[in-house]
Amino acid sequence: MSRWVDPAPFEGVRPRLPWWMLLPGKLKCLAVVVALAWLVVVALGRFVLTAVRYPVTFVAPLVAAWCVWRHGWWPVGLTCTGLAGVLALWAKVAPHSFRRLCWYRLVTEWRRAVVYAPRWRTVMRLAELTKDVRGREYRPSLRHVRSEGWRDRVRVRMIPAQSSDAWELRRDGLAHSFGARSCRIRVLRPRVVELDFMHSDPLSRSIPAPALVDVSSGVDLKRVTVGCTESGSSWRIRLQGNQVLGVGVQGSGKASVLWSIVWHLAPAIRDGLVRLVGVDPKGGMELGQCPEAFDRVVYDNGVQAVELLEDLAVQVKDRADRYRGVRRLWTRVDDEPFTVLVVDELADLVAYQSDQNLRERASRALQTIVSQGRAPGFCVLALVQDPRKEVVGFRHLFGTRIALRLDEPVQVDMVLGDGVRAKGAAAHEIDENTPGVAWVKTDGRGLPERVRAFHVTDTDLLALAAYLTDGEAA
Ligand SMILES: Nc1ncnc2c1ncn2[C@@H]1O[C@H](COP(=O)(O)OP(=O)(O)OP(=O)(O)O)[C@@H](O)[C@H]1O
Repeated sequence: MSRWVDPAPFEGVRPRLPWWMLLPGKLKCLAVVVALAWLVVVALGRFVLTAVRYPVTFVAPLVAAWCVWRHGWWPVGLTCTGLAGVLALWAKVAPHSFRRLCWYRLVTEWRRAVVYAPRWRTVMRLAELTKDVRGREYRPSLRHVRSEGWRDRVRVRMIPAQSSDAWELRRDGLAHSFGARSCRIRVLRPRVVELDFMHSDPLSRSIPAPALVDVSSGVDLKRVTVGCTESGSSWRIRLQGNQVLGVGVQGSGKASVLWSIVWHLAPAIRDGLVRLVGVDPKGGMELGQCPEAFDRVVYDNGVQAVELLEDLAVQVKDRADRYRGVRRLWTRVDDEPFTVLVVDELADLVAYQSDQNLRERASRALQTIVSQGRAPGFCVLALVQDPRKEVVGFRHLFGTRIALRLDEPVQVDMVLGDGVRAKGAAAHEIDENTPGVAWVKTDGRGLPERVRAFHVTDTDLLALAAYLTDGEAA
């Protein structure tokens, strides 16, 4: 039996209707209503978001337009003029609070609207911080922006499976893209990072030493003020229960860190509560500028210096023996002074010393003081130019490490810890014209801080010497 064959089969493409065309009419009407309601909700959400992000530049014109519509031009014009007068007066009388509460708010809105929002998508794509998966683009979202004049803090929500390393690798590119001098990355919480875009350096001007405190009760050994931080607050170092290492090339301002500490301690030194002991292997070029501050000081790296260190190491052990079972930490009520050992060029003692025997003795004594001196009230303030392990093998024993201007990028991680350079702590990029500027890392605290020590001039040192001998602040 022969089968029937279609003589002219249909070869056209069957029209394919979208699925919703097949829905019943009532359901389509309902869908239109729901879609319209959704659009209204989205538009309202956008409106509220814009009002929150741009409270001044978005809400103020709206209110002004409404007032003009209701009451005419005159009242609005008068109110605006009055407001401008009040703001001008505020700026004159209290410029600091005006900048913080009013001006920076305007700058924030301006920079968000003009710099970050319009360029965000393009920069994210070109920097390869977005991901396309099955036709959908995942893009980091721009969150809170806050301008502080010298820097903009931009909060970002990363896309899933992204880490802060991806952002650290693109720091330079991001800075150039948003017209900033540099960029630093900070992880705030899971999936949220903050980018600091720096526009100027608030530490570019030197900071004069403050007036000498005249009472030793004003000296807190846990909070010794050494200078200012980038954000304008005081830079404080803990001396009690801590050891401090300062590293920087020649002329980076190591001496200013040293003298700023001595400056703050002056009343306590005068009253015998703090005792300074110094070793200056450079022949007294540095510590010899104010020998009045020191109880004992040696100006070379020979036998005398080593014996001084060994003597202190013995004192550390002796005090520790006496404190055992009595107290855990040195306190101010003890009749023994808190001792600060200042070593101006550590490498000359423990690395460049030609006599091997002296070198080993110095190294052993110093390590004893650094590792055991915290509880019995001994603090070492060591300054060095070269932070390599061969030079300072025990740098990890210092709780506070200060990186002044350094020569090479690898030295930054040596001083401050692995990975901090990638986050923006660029001590090797500190300007030659800003001695005293440094990055500081204290154990147990988060990221390093950028700071500048006070500029203690030769005249200040003369005043300091007079104060320590005569007992009166000039
Ligand atoms: N905090 C500071 N603010 C402004 N100028 C400073 C500051 N610290 C140092 N200077 C200036 O920088 C120059 C070098 O400073 P300093 O002698 O402290 O450097 P250093 O690192 O101790 O150098 P070296 O290793 O040769 O002893 C000096 O002329 C000093 O006046």
